[in-house]
Amino acid sequence: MIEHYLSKRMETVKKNIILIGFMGVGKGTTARAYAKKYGIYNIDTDDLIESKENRSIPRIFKKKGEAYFRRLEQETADWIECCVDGTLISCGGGFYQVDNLKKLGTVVLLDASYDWIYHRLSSAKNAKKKLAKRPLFSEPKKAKKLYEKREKAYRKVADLIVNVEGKSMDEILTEIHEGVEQLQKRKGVRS
Ligand SMILES: Nc1ncnc2c1ncn2[C@@H]1O[C@H](COP(=O)(O)OP(=O)(O)O)[C@@H](O)[C@H]1O
Ligand SMILES: O=C(O)C1=C[C@@H](OP(=O)(O)O)[C@@H](O)[C@H](O)C1
Repeated sequence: MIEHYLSKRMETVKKNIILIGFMGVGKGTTARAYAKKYGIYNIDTDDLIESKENRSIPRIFKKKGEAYFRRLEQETADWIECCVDGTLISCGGGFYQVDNLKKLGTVVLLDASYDWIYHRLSSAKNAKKKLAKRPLFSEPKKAKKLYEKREKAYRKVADLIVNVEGKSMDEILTEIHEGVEQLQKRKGVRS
């Protein structure tokens, strides 16, 4: 009986890595580098939503509103829960609010201060474009408020927290890889 329960439980633990964190902290960039280095597939929840809707994120916000976008995030989470495993998934900054996040895989928070994120984004060569594709970053003061509102919630849902400030991409990737491996062993995820 116990054995049966355990084996059922092990089957439902997913091998996905779910990268969460504030807008611009580097989730997409890190996911692509991780996938290349460790030879796995990666997908991005914003990309999935954009292709399903055949519209960019700013257009979705403008035409349909934020609440509609959040429903699309939940639909995406439901699809991941049903049908995706063994994948690195980078998420939009608000995706952590879906109601089944913890069922999707090991949740890794990329962490950095608001000022550091804002400074990197706004001093990039194509800063205007980078900020324009994030509707909730259009007003830095509001974005900072949003960061402060979410800061604790991100930490609460994370299985692993990786601070990215001042670290090389290689250091970040190693921290994620080693941390996730340890957690997955503990959770009984089969490799
Ligand atoms: N490790 C890194 N080193 C240098 N620049 C980075 C790194 N991670 C992200 N960036 C830069 O920061 C910007 C935002 O990163 P991105 O991956 O799009 O963030 P997110 O997916 O979290 O919104 C990118 O345009 C990229 O140029
Ligand atoms: O934080 C948020 O609520 C959002 C973050 C964005 O993704 P990135 O974190 O990739 O910028 C995107 O999903 C949308 O603009 C909303």
